[in-house]
Amino acid sequence: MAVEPLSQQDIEQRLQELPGWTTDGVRISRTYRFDGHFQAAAMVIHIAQIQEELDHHSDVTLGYNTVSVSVNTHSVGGKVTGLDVGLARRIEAAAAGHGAR
Ligand SMILES: C[C@H](O)[C@H](O)[C@H]1CNC2=NC(N)=NC(=O)C2=N1
Repeated sequence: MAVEPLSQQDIEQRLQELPGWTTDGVRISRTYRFDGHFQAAAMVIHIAQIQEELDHHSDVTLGYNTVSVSVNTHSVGGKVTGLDVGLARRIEAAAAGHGAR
């Protein structure tokens, strides 16, 4: 089935189940905070592993004790699709195990 952009209403509805994730209408984003730099870096590696598995890739920024994730779907011209929400769900599930807050 073709990947279709989600409406703003659809995005907001799906983000209700992803606390901390926000949208500007063309991407979904979240910043996680960790106990230190190494914990944050380990999370980046875990995100990379998930992204390769899903073949869907976010922009990830590593700070001192933060990891910021932002994603949309390039193949539909940079809009939010179910692929982005699916990736966010997987990242959320992984983040808990890294002590993210
Ligand atoms: C060929 C490969 O499947 C595509 O380039 C994938 C890779 N990762 C991707 N990631 C994102 N965010 N959007 C895409 O459209 C996309 N396409």
